Amino acid sequence: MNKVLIPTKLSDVAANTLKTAGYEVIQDADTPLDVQAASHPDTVALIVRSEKVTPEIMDSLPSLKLVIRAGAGYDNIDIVYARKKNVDVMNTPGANSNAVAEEVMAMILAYYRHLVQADTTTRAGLWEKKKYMGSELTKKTVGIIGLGNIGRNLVKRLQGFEPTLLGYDHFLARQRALNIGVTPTSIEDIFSQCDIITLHVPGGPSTHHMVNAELISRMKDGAVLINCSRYGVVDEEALAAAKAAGKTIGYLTDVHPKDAAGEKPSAAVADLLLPHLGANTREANTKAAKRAAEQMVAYFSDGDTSCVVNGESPNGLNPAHLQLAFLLAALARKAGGNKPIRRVECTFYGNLRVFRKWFTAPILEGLLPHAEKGLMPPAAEESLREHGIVFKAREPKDDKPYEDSITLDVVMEDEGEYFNTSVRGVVTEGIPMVSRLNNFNGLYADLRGTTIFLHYKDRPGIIATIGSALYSNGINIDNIAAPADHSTQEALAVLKTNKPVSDELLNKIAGEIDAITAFSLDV
Ligand SMILES: NC(=O)c1ccc[n+]([C@@H]2O[C@H](COP(=O)([O-])OP(=O)(O)OC[C@H]3O[C@@H](n4cnc5c(N)ncnc54)[C@H](O)[C@@H]3O)[C@@H](O)[C@H]2O)c1
Ligand SMILES: O=C(O)[C@H](O)COP(=O)(O)O
Repeated sequence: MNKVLIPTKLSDVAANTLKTAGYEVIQDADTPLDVQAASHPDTVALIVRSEKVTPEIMDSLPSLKLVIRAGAGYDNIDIVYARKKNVDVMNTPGANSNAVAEEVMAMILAYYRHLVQADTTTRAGLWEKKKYMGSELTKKTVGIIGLGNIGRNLVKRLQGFEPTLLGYDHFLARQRALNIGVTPTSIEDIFSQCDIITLHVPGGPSTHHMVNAELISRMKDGAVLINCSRYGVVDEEALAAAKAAGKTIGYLTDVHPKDAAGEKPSAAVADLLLPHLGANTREANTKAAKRAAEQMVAYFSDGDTSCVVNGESPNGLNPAHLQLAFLLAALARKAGGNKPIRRVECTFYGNLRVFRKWFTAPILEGLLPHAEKGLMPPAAEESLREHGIVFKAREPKDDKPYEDSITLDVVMEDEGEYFNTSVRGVVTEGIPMVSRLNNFNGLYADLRGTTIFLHYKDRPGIIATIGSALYSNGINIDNIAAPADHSTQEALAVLKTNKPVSDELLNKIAGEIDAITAFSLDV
């Protein structure tokens, strides 16, 4: 029988669901996880909240297959080590987003109306009505950093207060943000313009001190910063220095280096300090518990890995094909002129067909260089959707018996007009090769490194002109292909160079040969 440890305070619904499904469950929120792990080395799965799941814990559980974080942020789990040990890690996306959104509302209103202090002084017999003159949330400008499950939930909760909503999220398409009533804005402008700024990004190295001295210096006097994301996202020393220098800004925080009793580093700088209460509602706890148990059953009974956050590609899929998908997408983006992408259709031929969902992440990364890296297939699909891109994997046609290869058609929009860029590629001798760009067949170009593309009216002497311009600038040509399209009398020169070619030089060459288009790709 599969043994599951739940070393945390979590609704009974998780244990009950799992027991009904035939699992042995040990739930103990009082004994430290390492002690429980030592007593139950045959554990196959863990459900945790903020408890740290370290390499040592994983090493002490040789049968461990799955760790589920009943919640959103999984920075308490060493996901890289878990992958090395072949342990899958999941979270329960969105299960506690309403709880956190409501907590933010409570924090804003409590701070604006001095509720915490007023309760204390009124109980003490004081009457400090004049002192507790408040502010109204209605019609304020609110900036939301991170428009994921919590950020978007918060948008809905705030809307009754008729706010101006500004948002910043690396991975959310402009139109999607506008559709939910948020104006996409740079993080700098959010800090300069907002009355309230609230953080809803994950913790970890990519967001460490994301709110730094420069951003803090932009805040208006009287503005308030809310941190319900993770300790470390705000440079609290910089915040303390700004406050000490006379800046009147509020700081409300729910997050700490450790979820434990004791002194809190934020105490001196925070105007409201909570003990990580964001997800602490009965409703969120029940929802996260139920999701965790259901995800676990689906994982062990049906192999459902859709919520895995540390996955890697399956056996039998050559990583060079993943790299090919990335390169084709990057090429299509550059060849199409970097315009807003509306639709992507791909065909995966030969044996690649069965692995088609694994290509979504490298295609996303090639199309959108700022997109989150290494996403699992469902998250990559969601990210494409969020960027307003329709993504479709077509069935290969029987009359095209290609070997393992990929075709990508990317539709971009420019001032209401739509343009298609079509690319195809294969892996030859382990190297990803682009075989076609639009009508130009037979390229077989290795695009790793720097490659320049010049499309021109075909006539003698062009390659010599390009070669001589590169030579004059000390650039060597490592490889060259120049297929012609006889139907249009046009040709495409594709030159791999030993170093990057500046835009200035490329434009000069394009001018000399009267090119139709010219671009470079550095990957
Ligand atoms: N205080 C609490 O009790 C509590 C509860 C739940 C979650 N959290 C924290 O909140 C975080 C967000 O939760 P969620 O459910 O909304 O997660 P989510 O994954 O749905 O959303 C996170 C969003 O942040 C964006 N993002 C990531 N890095 C970014 C960056 N560098 N710049 C701009 N945007 C970036 C992502 O694109 C995504 O839209 C969690 O990771 C967790 O750390 C805290
Ligand atoms: O990331 C999360 O889900 C929150 O930080 C909640 O943490 P908790 O489950 O320990 O309350």
